[in-house]
Amino acid sequence: MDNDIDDDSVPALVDETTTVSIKVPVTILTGYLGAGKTTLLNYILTENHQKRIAVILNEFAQGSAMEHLLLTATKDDSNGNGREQYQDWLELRNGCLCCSVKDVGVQAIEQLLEKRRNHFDYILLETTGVADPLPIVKMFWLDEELHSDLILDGLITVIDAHNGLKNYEDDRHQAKALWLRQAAMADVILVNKIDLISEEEKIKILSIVRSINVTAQIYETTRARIDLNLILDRRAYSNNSSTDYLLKKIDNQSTISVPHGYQTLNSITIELDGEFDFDELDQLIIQILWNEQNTTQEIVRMKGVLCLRNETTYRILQAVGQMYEFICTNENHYDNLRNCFVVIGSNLNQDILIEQFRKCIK
Ligand SMILES: Nc1nc2c(ncn2[C@@H]2O[C@H](COP(=O)(O)OP(=O)(O)OP(=O)(O)O)[C@@H](O)[C@H]2O)c(=O)[nH]1
Ligand SMILES: [Zn+2]
Repeated sequence: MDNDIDDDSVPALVDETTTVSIKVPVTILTGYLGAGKTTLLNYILTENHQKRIAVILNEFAQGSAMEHLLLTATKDDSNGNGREQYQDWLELRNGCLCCSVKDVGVQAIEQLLEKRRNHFDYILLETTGVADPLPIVKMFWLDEELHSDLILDGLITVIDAHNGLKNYEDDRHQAKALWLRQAAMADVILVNKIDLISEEEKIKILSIVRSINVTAQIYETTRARIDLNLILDRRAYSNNSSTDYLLKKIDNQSTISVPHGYQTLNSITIELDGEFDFDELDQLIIQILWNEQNTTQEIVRMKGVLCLRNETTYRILQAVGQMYEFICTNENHYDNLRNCFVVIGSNLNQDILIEQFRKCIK
């Protein structure tokens, strides 16, 4: 449904001058109970797509308090035909991935990478249906300095169009708040099970999803069948995400009116001309992400393309929860000093945010 983003070729992660440190992109897969995550994973593990993908399931082992990360990866056997699956258990101390000790999931996967070096090119990590994606995204959105072999590539959310619409009307339902949050954080959204809904319901669920997340790519699916090139290699959190992709996405999304009856979680777009003073903007970002003024506003995701005083190239702002970074790009703005931000969260006050950003423009 959504216009494909003609991603210009994203620069290779490693060019010939740097030492070999090919990072393995990690794609996090989330979605409420029954949305179709496992269906997608089975499709990935059976479809002959020539990609070597390690699928990691956040499964509770039978009966034991321990939660394991089950690695099921497909690899071609020695003579390259057929597909053999192997499973590898990763011991995780008790507690589920999103609630466990900070970044133990990352270390566990890095150890696995060591053992299984060069067996796969992608890692797909499925979260449980009741996981809040925020802590997991933060865990994998590692600072470059950590020299991790992993790089967070994107968050894919599967939505059950049939049940999602049903529980959307039911404010008491815990599912609603969760699937909306999982949608708000997503870089790609699969609106799945469209075979179970009418044309009218499809239009409704798509507008709800678009109102919550103005930049995600949205695809309608049945049985979660999707061209894997649309969910892998998103580079949604790195400085390779091209600014014009963000500008284009932000540009063609007027500020979406929040659907009636759901006044909290939504996304707004802020466009301002001028150049920011870096220190003042940095202070403001901390202030609003950490909610230092104790408003009811909660920001879960922010992306931006901005111009800084004394710089000729765009900066990208990426924020997830309270973590953020300003990423340099090599894209010259040629004095077209247009800044665009997309802010996703609950109880957002667009006028106040615009005012606060405007004060940092010099
Ligand atoms: N009609 C229809 N059924 C679907 C579709 N996608 C998945 N299902 C069914 O929905 C049920 C749940 O799908 P799963 O893939 O197990 O969902 P899940 O997100 O992994 O669920 P949890 O493991 O509980 O989080 C299964 O019976 C699937 O066969 C679809 O597009 N259309
Ligand atoms: Zn958890």
